[in-house]
Order: sequence, then C-alpha cells, then structure tokens
Amino acid sequence: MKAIKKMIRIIKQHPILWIVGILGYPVTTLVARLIYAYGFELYVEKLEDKSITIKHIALLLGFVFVGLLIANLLEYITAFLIKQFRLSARTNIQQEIYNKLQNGPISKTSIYDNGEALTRYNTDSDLAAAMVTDDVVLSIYPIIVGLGYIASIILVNIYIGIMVLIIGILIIFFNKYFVKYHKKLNRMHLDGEADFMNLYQNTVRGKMSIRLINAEKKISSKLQDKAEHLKSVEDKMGRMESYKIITLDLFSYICSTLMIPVACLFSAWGYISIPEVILITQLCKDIVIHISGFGWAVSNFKSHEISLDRVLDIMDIEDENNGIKPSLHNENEPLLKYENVRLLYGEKCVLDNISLEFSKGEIVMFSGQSGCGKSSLIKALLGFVDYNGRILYKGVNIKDFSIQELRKEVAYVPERADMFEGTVLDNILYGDFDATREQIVDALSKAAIHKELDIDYEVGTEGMNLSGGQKQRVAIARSLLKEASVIVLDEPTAALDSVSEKIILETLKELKNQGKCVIAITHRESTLAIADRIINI
Ligand SMILES: Nc1ncnc2c1ncn2[C@@H]1O[C@H](COP(=O)(O)OP(=O)(O)OP(=O)(O)O)[C@@H](O)[C@H]1O
Repeated sequence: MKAIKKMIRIIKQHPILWIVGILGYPVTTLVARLIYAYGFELYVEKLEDKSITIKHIALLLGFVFVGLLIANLLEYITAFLIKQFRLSARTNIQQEIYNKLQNGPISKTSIYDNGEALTRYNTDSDLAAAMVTDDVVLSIYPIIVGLGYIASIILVNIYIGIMVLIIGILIIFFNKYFVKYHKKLNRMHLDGEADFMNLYQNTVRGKMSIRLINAEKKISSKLQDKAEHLKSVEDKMGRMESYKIITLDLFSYICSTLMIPVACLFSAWGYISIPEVILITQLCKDIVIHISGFGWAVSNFKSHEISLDRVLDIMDIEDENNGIKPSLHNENEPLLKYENVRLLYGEKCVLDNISLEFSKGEIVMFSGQSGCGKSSLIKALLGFVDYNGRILYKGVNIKDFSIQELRKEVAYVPERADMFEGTVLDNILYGDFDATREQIVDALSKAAIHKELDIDYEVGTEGMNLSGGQKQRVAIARSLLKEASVIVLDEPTAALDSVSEKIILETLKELKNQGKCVIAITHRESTLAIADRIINI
C-alpha cells in the first residue's frame, strides 16, 4: 500500500498513458487465450458428437488466427505506450531532481552533491521509472492471466483448479525469501555505487594534489577496493539469480509437469475427456510459469522500490521560501539585526546566542579563529545554513519574505567563488544581465581587474584559466553590478597583492559612502584597518 502511494507521485504525470499501458498487455493476452480456449472448446464439442468437418477445422483456425492477430496488435500498442510512459517518467524524475538540487535549501541539498547526486540522477531515476512501469506490468500480467486461467480450469475441473491454486500459493510463499535478499543486495549496490562515484569524482578533481603528495597508488587502491566491493555485490546478485532459477523455477517446472499425470488420472476415472486433459495440462504449464514470473516481478518491484525512495528523498524537499517581498526600511530599525541566533548543521551547533546589528553606511569586519563560524554566520543570512533565533532585515524576519528577494538585496562574494563556462564578461553579467558597457567597465576597474583581463577572455571550466585572486576579483565585479544594499565578502583580499588590495579597499569605502552596508571576513591587518567596527568571534 505504501509503495502504491509513493508510485502515485510518478504516475500522476500521465495517468491515462500509464493505465492503458499497464492493463492493456495482460488483458489482451488473456482475451487472446480465452478466444483460443473457446475455439478449442467448440472443436472438442464437434469431435465428441463426431460431426467434425474440414470446414469446422478451417473455421477454428481462422477464428484463432484473427483473435491472436488482434490481440498481438493491441499488445504491441500497449507495450509501446508503457515504454513511452517509462521514458517520460524517467525524464520527469531527472528534471525534478535537478530542479530540487537547484531550488531546495542548500542545507538540505548539499548532502546529495557529487557521486550521490549522479547515482540518484542516473541509476535511481531509471530503476524508479522501471518499477512503476515494467515491474508493475510484469506483476499484474501473471495475476490477471493466471487468475483467468485458474477460473477456466476450475470451471472444467474444480479439483485440478484448487491444486493449481495451492501450488501457486506455495511458489509465492517460497519467493518471499528471495524478495528480502534481493532488496538488501540492491540497497548495498546503490550505496556502493554512490560511494564509488564520490571518491572517483573527488580524485579526478584533485588529481594535482594527489600527484603532489605522491598518493596515486594509495588513492587508486582505495578506488579499487570500492570497485571490488561493488563487484562482489553484483556477484552476489548474480548468484542469487542462479539459486532462484534452480530452486524456484525448477520447483515451478516440476509442479507443472506433475499436472500431466494428475489430469490423465482424472481422465482415467472418467471425470474429464482426453481433449480436456490436453487443454488443462497446457494451461497448467502456463499458469505455473506465470506464477513463477510473478515471483521474479515482485522481487524486482521490491528492490527497485529502494530507488523510488531515494529519488523521493530529493523530490520531497520543499523549495526555498517564496514569501513576501521586503517592506520599506523603517529608519529607526537597523538595516540588519541578528537576535539570539544559534547556527546549526543538523544536530551540530556551531555558534550560539549571537546578537548583532548592522547599519547603512558602515563597514563591519569579522575576525576570529579558523573554524569558529564566521562564514556560517553570514551564510545563515543567505539561507545556506539553518539557524534558530531571528535575523531581521529592515525590521522584518527574513524567514517571512522571499529568499530570492532577499538575495537581490544582499551581494555575497564567497571565499572560493564559482566561475561558469564562458568569458569574463559572461561571468560578470550574472550580477545584472541589463548592465551597460560603462557599468561593466566601472565594475571591472573597481574590482582591480580591468588592466589584467580582457572582458572576452575565456575563463574555462570552473574558471581553470584564472588565478585564485583573479577569480575572486571577477566575483567582486559581479557583485558590484548587483546594486545590493548589503555587500558581504568572505576573505576578499586574502589572495591579492598590495596594489590590488588597495583598489578593493577604496571600492569598499566608496560603497560605504553610497550608504551601503559592507560586511567582510578577514584576518589581514591592512584590510581590518578600514573597518568602522571589528567583531571578534
Ligand atoms: N556543511 C557543514 N556541515 C557540518 N559542519 C560544517 C559544515 N560547514 C562548516 N561546518 C563546521 O562549522 C564550523 C564553522 O565553519 P565556518 O566555515 O563557518 O568557519 P570559519 O570561521 O569561517 O572558518 P575559516 O576562517 O577557516 O574559513 C566548523 O567547525 C566546520 O567544521
């Protein structure tokens, strides 16, 4: 029941396509088989009253042929529909995962960075889509077709019908053990894959550091260990499938074969005719194969459910708050106020009982021991770290208005700024796509970058063609275009020479004179010198 509730999230995307695709295949197969059984029954009647003619045989063949042709055509169409649904479900899941990772709160989404995000995006979304489509079709198919057959056999001979039912229940019971084991293995496999991808990506990015510390062999053996762990889980999965074939399938075949002598016995006792023996044994074989197929489908269904859970973990994250727009500044209120703020990473408290005020037209700098929580304190303002207590902007609790609107008011230059594929100009324009050429040139010169870099210079993937200090200054130029009221800079001068630092400090003073509130984190004495207030954390 729980699984169905979870599946509905995905099915809701195209319910009609799903229903027709899921039901079409087993229903058309059943109809085709029933047409065949009906034709066979008519044939037996004619045989029994010895009135069979070539015309009857031709009619039977024609009847069966047309029936099967129509059924196959419908089967083909429904199989096509379910395939379409599966592909669109996978794409929709992937899009939702991507959007959630972009729009969900950073404090909740960052645990899915790297390999974990990739595994959930690729493997889990595919298996989750397979669960709501192929696994459901393969589970429903034997139920509908098997029950239809059992009903027909019960109609022909109630004792044989009940025997088949008992065998079916035994097979399903037997399969329970495999379901549990399959599920456990699948979880191990997905965790192992994410773990492997995490290390793999991490080492590809960090290849320079790895060479510098001569750790190639160590890292490569670590990666090898993880790959071997994955392989051993895959081996176990393969072995489980083999055990299943030699136990469950063998059991099913023995049962279906045993039905032939049983039906003959019933015939010898005069309960059923010879043609009925043929019909029953043929149907019994079919039923037992279907029931065993049901066992396989349930195993897959249950183990793929883990993937559905893993994609729902991400899909259920709520977007960042989209509350009201900020109200006008009440001149009596400080521009920004922290009230008894307690910063949290999950259960871990980083800073407690922080109360601070910031006004327009001032430069406030934070300094303090590494790891004491300076960056986290300003990240809370931007919604990147969870906290208790209140942060007020223009007198309004920031949790009450849209985080996107708030971010328009606050420009943030992190310690390690992200660069995106494209030119210096492309990267700066993220601050304001409508900026004029004069504004861009002005921002570049205030960020002390205009003499060094041409605006059409390609920054490369993740800014690999720029130095650390250049990246920082491009990020400062980007933030200057934003025209924000609060400018927050994390170690803005740490990677700069004294000439560039001087230009940046002049820019900060200019921002202050324009009535902006400048907040910076720094350890550098020369930078601290221009602060109106220094707060030691
Ligand atoms: N995503 C995270 N999850 C859990 N703990 C974190 C996370 N990010 C930071 N921390 C912890 O929070 C504490 C404060 O980190 P923060 O980066 O705010 O310190 P900082 O004062 O800015 O340090 P530095 O001067 O070295 O940059 C540290 O103990 C760090 O281990």
